[in-house]
Amino acid sequence: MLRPVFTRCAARSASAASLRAAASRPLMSPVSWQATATQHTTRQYSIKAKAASTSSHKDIDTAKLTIEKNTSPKALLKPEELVFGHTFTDHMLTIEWNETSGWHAPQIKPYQNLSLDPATCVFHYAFECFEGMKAYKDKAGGIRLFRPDRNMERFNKSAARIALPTFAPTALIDLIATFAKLESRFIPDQRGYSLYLRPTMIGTQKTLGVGPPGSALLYVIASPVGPYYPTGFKAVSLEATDYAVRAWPGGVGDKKLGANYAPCIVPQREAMSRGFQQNLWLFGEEEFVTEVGTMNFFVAIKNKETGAKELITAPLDGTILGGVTRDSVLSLAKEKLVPAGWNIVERKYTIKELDDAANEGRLIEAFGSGTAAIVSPVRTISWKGKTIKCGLKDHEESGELALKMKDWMEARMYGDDEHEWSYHC
Ligand SMILES: Cc1ncc(COP(=O)(O)O)c(C=O)c1O
Repeated sequence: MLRPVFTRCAARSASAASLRAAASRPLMSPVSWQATATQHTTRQYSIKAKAASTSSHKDIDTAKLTIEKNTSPKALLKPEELVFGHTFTDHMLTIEWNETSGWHAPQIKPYQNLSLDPATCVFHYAFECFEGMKAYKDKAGGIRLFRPDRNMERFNKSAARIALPTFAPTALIDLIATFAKLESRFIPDQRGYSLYLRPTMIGTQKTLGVGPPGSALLYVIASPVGPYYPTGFKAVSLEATDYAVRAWPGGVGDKKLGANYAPCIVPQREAMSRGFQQNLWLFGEEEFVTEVGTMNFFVAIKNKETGAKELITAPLDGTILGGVTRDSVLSLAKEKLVPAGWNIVERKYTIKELDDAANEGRLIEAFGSGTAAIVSPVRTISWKGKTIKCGLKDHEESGELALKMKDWMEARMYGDDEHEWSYHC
């Protein structure tokens, strides 16, 4: 019993030591980011590899799950009263971890407050990462998760990057499936409704020294949600943000860390104050298009030289979050659009290219992709005082592609199109 624990601790402290060494290196100069980007990418990979090599010794043991039922179940809201992330189910899943004994027995217990010492490291140094995923009810009343393996993979990468423990993905998927099934009464039967699941991990060490947390808490809460667009798509207008960046090469923009989100609120609020629903993040002097608010971004254009239709999205170069929906859009596009003559392209592209395409009548449509909305059609992008029209006629709320993507995706989420992406709970 003890041996794996010692092995794990040794490997963990190696990883912690390399993080401490990295932290004491001088900051790179702002003008040299291109030259140093590769080094940073390499360093991220080595952090990942070390974290993964420790995970087999501290797996979560699903057989040790205990369930304490809530004796005061909540009254259900009417489906139309559900507001994203405002109400929660009866229970939560929690799993504690510490560096001497690894992952403790998982517990499902009544939804409740956490009690944490004010010195707890999550409050001071942002040791927090999370996931966003959904459980769907199929026609037979069965509960399904959508591509949970992808969320677990991303969760582990986020955790490893901030020196939090990793875990066996299949174990957490099993536990989340049990939890989602227990809460199934909260999911209305109608299409468009689902249970939003929020796996979260925080460092819980109660000391102010900056270092790898010796203890952590993984918990999962759930919020029933309705369709993002209850009365059908509503195309959004974006403002391109050119005075702030969300992420940079060698940074952590590709990890789902809470610390990535708070700094995005002011530019988001600025865009809203000028009448735009979301902001579009640009990067660098070239003004590469990266992502939208909390969604990845796709554009469909006609190639200037060949006239071929292309669905384009920014590549996973470390500066954007690798969305599960983004990956699903790309897979579906390869499966269903390539045979119809489309090219599917992951490449860097600039906002100027979009402006040119719009001016030349080549911009077909644009949409964001993410777990909350699945796809979100875009009407216009405001950039340097210009308005880039994204292919919709005034009376249209969505392009053809966004509509098709939503249908294809939902068919797999709700199990009408039985597919390996759908995980039966
Ligand atoms: C910054 C950011 N980009 C993209 C996405 C879309 O990711 P996913 O499709 O996994 O929901 C999200 C949503 O979580 C996000 O927060």
